[in-house]
Parts: sequence; structure tokens; C-alpha cells
Amino acid sequence: MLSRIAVRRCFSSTTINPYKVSVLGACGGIGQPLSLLLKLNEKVTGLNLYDLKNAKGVATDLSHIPTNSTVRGFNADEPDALHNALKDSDVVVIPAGVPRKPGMTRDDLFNVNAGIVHDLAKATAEAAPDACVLVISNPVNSTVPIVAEVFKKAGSYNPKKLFGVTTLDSIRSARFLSELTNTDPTKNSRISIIGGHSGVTILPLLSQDKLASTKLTKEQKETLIHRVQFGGDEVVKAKNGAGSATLSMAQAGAQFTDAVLRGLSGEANIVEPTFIESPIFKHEGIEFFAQLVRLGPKGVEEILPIGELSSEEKVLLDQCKEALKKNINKGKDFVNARD
Ligand SMILES: NC(=O)C1=CN([C@@H]2O[C@H](COP(=O)(O)OP(=O)(O)OC[C@H]3O[C@@H](n4cnc5c(N)ncnc54)[C@H](O)[C@@H]3O)[C@@H](O)[C@H]2O)C=CC1
Ligand SMILES: O=C([O-])CC(=O)C(=O)O
Repeated sequence: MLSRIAVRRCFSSTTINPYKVSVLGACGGIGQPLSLLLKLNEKVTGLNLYDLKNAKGVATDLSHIPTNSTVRGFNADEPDALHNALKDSDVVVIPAGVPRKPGMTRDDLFNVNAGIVHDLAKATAEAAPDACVLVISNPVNSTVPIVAEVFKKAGSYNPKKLFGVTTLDSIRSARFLSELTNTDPTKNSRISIIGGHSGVTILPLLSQDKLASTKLTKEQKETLIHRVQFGGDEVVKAKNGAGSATLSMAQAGAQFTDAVLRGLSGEANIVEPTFIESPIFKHEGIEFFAQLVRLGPKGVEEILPIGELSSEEKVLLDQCKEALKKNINKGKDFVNARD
């Protein structure tokens, strides 16, 4: 039998790498369209879907699409379902958890989602300790530290392979900027967004974007910053109790997963924003921060500098750091009180 490495070498001569991706929470509002987009990704040759129920149904449905991946479904009530879904995964994407309703903050999801993410991380640390873990479940500012603590306790934490998915903030900014400037959103470069993934912790650096800094008035800049910071609320309000962003998030999650896979396969210059363990403000007690990273065969290859901030952005950064520090500590404290 060919080893996994041999199979990978054999595939790479035809430029396709055989990567196995698991989606935990695959049957939800994000999970289903995300799994569809991953089924269409030629780098994914094994796609494992795990959820409390209906994973087999969704997997069978997707399995009829004629792409080169095998889709398998794992319902939580089967013996060893989670372990079997995770085993040999290169990438584990986690959109499991409850979404917001109008009037809630992402932090209001903590009480339910912290436990869900904790348990899924524990299983991942056992069954797929070397996988890249991509956390979508909110509040990302706290769930990523939860995964880190769980992996540390299991003795398999690798900060280069743990990512909070913040891509939605970035794709929103491209769209919203195009609306204000009447430009093609597919052609605009993405605005660098740093910090975290909720409200004031989301900090778009408009001063570093040529279009935004030269074409927008002061009022338009303030409007754009606010809209990117609170874009999630727009969707929550419009869905009126039926959840939060799912389709745009599936697109964002598929895009980020693809970037991670391209990095793993050795493609050069894959640069994406993500919430990762970062040295940048560690001296201030902030262990995680969203910023651009270069992805590579081992996960995060390089954490890129955040660049120069305008005086207004420096004020926003102070607000961002204050909120972020509390969110991160809340996640860490949760694991330390529990395990
Ligand atoms: N990072 C980001 O930018 C974004 C994050 N989100 C977050 O993603 C999460 C999921 O959102 P939706 O898909 O809309 O929610 P949903 O309720 O439609 O789907 C969640 C899925 O998770 C499953 N689930 C719950 N507990 C589980 C467990 N222990 N194991 C496996 N599966 C489990 C549910 O059965 C359900 O199928 C929410 O926390 C939401 O806030 C949403 C949008 C953007
Ligand atoms: O707003 C929410 O609750 C979901 C989310 O993270 C987003 O849409 O950015």
C-alpha cells in the first residue's frame, strides 16, 4: 500500500495534492454551503462531514457531484463518529455552534459555544494533532484561545496551525468600499484589517489602502469603518431571528481553507488575514491578534508587520486592544477552570 506521503508525491506530479478536510458542524447554515464549496475544490480529495445529525444525508447529497473527492458523513450518535471524521485530517474547519439573534453580541454566544468548541478541540487534539485548525465558531476572539489551551493541555499545540477565520471582514470591506467609490469589487485590493472579529476589535486600516485613503471623505471613511466593524449586525437584523451570515461566510471560509491548502502544497506568496497567536502585542498581555500572514507548508510561515497607522487608527487600536484582551482571557480562563 502507498504511504500518504508517497500518494502526495504521486499526485503532486499532476499538481493536485490529496488533502483531507473535515468540517465539524457541517450541516448548519454555514456548514452546508461551505462543504459544497470544498467539494468543488480540486485540492480536497477527502471531505469528512461531522454534525450532531444529518451529516450522512448532506454527505450523500454532495457525493453525487462529479469532482475528485470522496465525501463521508459522520453523525454524532454513531460510535467513534468524531474520531473517525477527524482521523488523518490535514485541515479541520469548525463552524459548529449557535449563531446570534437580534440584540445579541458575539460574546453572548460564549456560554454555549465555548463548551462546543472545547469538546471539538479536545477530540481534534487526540485524533488529528497535526492538522491545521480553522475556527469559525463565534466569539472567534475567545474560541481560538480555547482551542489553543486545549491543545496545550494535550501537549500538541502548534501556533502555526491554529487560525481564527476573519476572512469575512476582509471580503466585506472590498464590497463596501466598491459601493462607496463606484469601483469593481473584484478588482479592488483588500483592505488590511487587524485586531479581532467583533465590533471595535475589527480595525480596517484605510490609511494603508490607496483607493480608500485618496477617494473617501472623512465621513465616508468613518461610515466604512463602522460598516465593516458591524457588518455582521446588518445580516443578523435582516434575518430577523433566523441566524447570521451563512452564505457570505461559507464563501469566506472556503476562500481561507483554499489559501491554507495552497500554502500546505508549497505554493508561494499566499498572504491572508487571520486571527493567530502573534508576538506583536504579547508584551501587553494580548496573545492573539488578526493580521496578515504568509502561509506555507507548515501553516503560518511568516507574520507580516501591521505597518504604519494614522493617528485616528491609533486611537481605534487602543479600543481594539482593550476589548480583545478581555475576550482572549475569557477563553483561556474557561479552559483553565474546566480542565
Ligand atoms: N468567523 C466568522 O466570520 C463567522 C462566524 N459565524 C459563527 O459560526 C457559527 C455557526 O453559524 P451557523 O452555521 O449560522 O449556525 P447553525 O446553527 O446554522 O449551524 C451550526 C451547526 O453546528 C452544529 N453543532 C452544534 N453543536 C455541535 C457539536 N457539538 N458538534 C458538531 N456540530 C455541532 C449544529 O447541529 C448545526 O448544524 C456561529 O457561532 C456563528 O456565530 C457566523 C458567521 C461568520
Ligand atoms: O455577526 C455574526 O454574529 C456572525 C459573524 O461573525 C459575522 O457575520 O461577521
